[in-house]
Amino acid sequence: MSEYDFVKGHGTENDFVLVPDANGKHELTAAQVARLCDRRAGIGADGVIRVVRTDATDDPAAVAARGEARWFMDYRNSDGSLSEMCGNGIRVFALYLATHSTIDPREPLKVATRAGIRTVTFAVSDEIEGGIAITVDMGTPTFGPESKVGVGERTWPSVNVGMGNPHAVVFVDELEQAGDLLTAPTHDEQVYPHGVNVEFVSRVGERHVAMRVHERGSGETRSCGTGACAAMVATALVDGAERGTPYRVDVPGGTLFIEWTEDDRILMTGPARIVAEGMTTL
Ligand SMILES: N[C@@H](CCC[C@H](N)C(=O)O)C(=O)O
Repeated sequence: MSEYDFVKGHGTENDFVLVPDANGKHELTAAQVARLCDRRAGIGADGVIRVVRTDATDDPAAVAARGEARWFMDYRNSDGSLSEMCGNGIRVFALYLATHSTIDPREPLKVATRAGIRTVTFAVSDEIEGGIAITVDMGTPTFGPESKVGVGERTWPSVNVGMGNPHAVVFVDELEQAGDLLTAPTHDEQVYPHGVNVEFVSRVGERHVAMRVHERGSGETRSCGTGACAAMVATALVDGAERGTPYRVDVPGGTLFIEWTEDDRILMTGPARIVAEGMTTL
């Protein structure tokens, strides 16, 4: 296999291998993604993101976005499966472009994803680890039927929130109640025919929750951006919060700040870091 470049980064410790592929020369197989994500035999990551121009790939989401978005986030979970969207990954993707391409970080960046186009903005901030606040317009949440998820003998009712990808949000008194999350929580296949990301959410204070997540295709991770947005939406509904009320979501890998706007959009703000760059033949 020939050598190609990679970049390693994370957003609140949800970590990714980025494969820069502006010209669409590196279509990745599921097996190759799994090798890259392997934490012992590979580079190690929760997912792989191919950074490709929308006019250099025939993925239907990229094709549909041509003319509006120059770049496509081709996201794969660590088991090689595709996902529509990745909230932490898109911040790392945007940081990579801001530091390695000619995009102007003073301008909003439109990124094509399988969930549609998402807009990313950058700001200097003391409140965000690393000093750069990256805000993503995550679009409008969608809702589905409530159902149960289970871990071992326990089951809980869950709130069904779509953030471009599927989420089941469970409220618990203590995050430990979710157990070791070594295997995927059970879910209703009728409600989530393509699998689901499961968030366990507990209250920390007013407009402040903590969350653990089991990600579809990746297992328990230290953060999930779309999951934090789903958790915020479910909590804001329970609270009867007014639109525009800012929430803080703590995850094992850091903190995300999330707001549900008057015009029904979710804005997520958090950090991104690039930690390594190199070549691989994996
Ligand atoms: N970690 C991501 C979500 C990645 C995709 C997810 N596992 C799925 O299959 O939908 C995030 O930060 O949103």
